[in-house]
Amino acid sequence: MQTFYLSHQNEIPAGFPDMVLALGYFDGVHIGHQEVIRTAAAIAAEKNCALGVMTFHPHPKVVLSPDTDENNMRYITPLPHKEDCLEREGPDYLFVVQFDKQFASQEPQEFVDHYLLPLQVVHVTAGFDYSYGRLGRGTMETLPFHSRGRFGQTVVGEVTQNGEKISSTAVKEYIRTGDVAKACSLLGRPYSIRGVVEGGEQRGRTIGFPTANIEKHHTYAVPQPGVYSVRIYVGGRWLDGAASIGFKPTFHDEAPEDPVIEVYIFDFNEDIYGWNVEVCFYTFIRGEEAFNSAEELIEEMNRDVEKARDALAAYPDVPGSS
Ligand SMILES: Cc1cc2nc3c(=O)[nH]c(=O)nc-3n(C[C@H](O)[C@H](O)[C@H](O)COP(=O)(O)O)c2cc1C
Ligand SMILES: Nc1ncnc2c1ncn2[C@@H]1O[C@H](COP(=O)(O)OP(=O)(O)O)[C@@H](O)[C@H]1O
Repeated sequence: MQTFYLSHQNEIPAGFPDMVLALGYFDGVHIGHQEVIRTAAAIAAEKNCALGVMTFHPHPKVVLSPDTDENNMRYITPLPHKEDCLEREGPDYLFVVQFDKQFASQEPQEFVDHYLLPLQVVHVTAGFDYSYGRLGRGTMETLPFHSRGRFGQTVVGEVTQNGEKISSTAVKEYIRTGDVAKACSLLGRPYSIRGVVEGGEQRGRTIGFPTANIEKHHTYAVPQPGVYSVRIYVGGRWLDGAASIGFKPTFHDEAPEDPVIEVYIFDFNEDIYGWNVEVCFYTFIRGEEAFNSAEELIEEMNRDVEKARDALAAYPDVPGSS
């Protein structure tokens, strides 16, 4: 896959082969997004064309909503993670379009003329609710008008699971409420957070549960405080563990601004400070509690580990490599 970062300031590259293009924001690259890309892939194979995916960054909210900026925006897949998930769908080309004020204010016709036609697009696929151009005025209904017969289109209808619409909003809501198992079924893979292991309060080792703390500077949506069964990708392998997300009320009276994400890795004893890891969340085990003593916490942690081991046994497949 070749990736191109496009913006209004830069000339759109030329010289592409005929291309079928899947269009969308694709936060999470969930099952519905996968359907949009797979539909494009099938058409590309039929027409013997290249397969492209076009996505946008940052999220329009960052540009259009006064209360949101890139620091407090939360993604299911921040851009580098989204790029990797999209790559797994096997496109030849990925176009990441800079979503800024200028991009947001262009007329729908300009988007088609400036971003789609120069890329040799012969067909596009998008979800039924995809919109483009100023105030989202361009829709899949208006696209045939703006494309003026220069390319065809396939609209992918609502993808549902047990009657429920699969959407990035739904996935985010499941993450927010800690229902990571449900998020997993809509994503088609476990929800995961990547980051660097950083130092914590160095208490873990003293209570028999060292925990790898994931750096806090990220834009991932964080599951609600509690204990989760997880797999963590460390140094080329996936290892089972139990994660705690929260403020450690057993040891702190005041909650800091951001919760800590930490993972106790089973049957493991290595120094991994500074390592890049990915944590996949499988099931919610319990909410975070303030215990009366470290001993009570330790007893509960032992039960958590048993529960996490049992829960992970139901997921024998390790995730695709990080
Ligand atoms: C499986 C697990 C469950 C935990 N549950 C709680 C909890 O309910 N309440 C709490 O205050 N801390 C909880 N913690 C966090 C511990 O307090 C924390 O790991 C310990 O204080 C070590 O922190 P450190 O890594 O910063 O040294 C949990 C940690 C793990 C690994
Ligand atoms: N089983 C394990 N699970 C997680 N981290 C471990 C484990 N064994 C050793 N470590 C190492 O110990 C560190 C955590 O120890 P801990 O006492 O909790 O310190 P800190 O508070 O700095 O995280 C991890 O970052 C990792 O480098």
